[in-house]
Amino acid sequence: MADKEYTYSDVSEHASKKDLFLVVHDKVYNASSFVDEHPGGEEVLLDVGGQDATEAFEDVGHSDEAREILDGLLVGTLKRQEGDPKPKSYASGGSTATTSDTASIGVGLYAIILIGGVLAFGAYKYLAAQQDGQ
Ligand code: HEM
Repeated sequence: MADKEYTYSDVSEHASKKDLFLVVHDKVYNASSFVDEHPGGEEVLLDVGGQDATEAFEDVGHSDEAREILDGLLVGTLKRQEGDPKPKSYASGGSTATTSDTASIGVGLYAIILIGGVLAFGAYKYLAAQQDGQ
């Protein structure tokens, strides 16, 4: 039934190929029948089986057709409980995109700059030491 409520732990019990639930925007979908037909491959669906796939699904930028297929797989809604993993990549209740994607790119960028800086400093020290030795 499409109006059944599942807790996160209910959903996490359906994580095999033949019995594959996933959560997108707090709705619970049974993707078992679709795994073999997914144009993006079965691997990615199995990866998010029994979990919140919102981020993975939205990151790909699925078409309206994909969303219609998703609608057809609906089995219920997610009943959130305290201690559940937070929904990913969208503001709860909000419709606009969050900045979390840009934020994570920013953090990655800082890490690269930092590592680059450390390497450059190391190289500089090394060269300076070599010059001293001559
Ligand atoms: C039950 C949920 C899902 C449905 C119904 C679905 C449906 C589809 C459909 C119909 C397409 C064809 C392109 C389009 O119409 O947008 C597609 C492509 C794709 N999907 Fe999904 N998808 C689901 C979940 C996911 C998840 C969780 C991922 C994880 C990363 C994913 C990754 C992809 C990728 C990478 C493609 C592009 C394949 C290509 O262009 O070669 N999908 N999906």
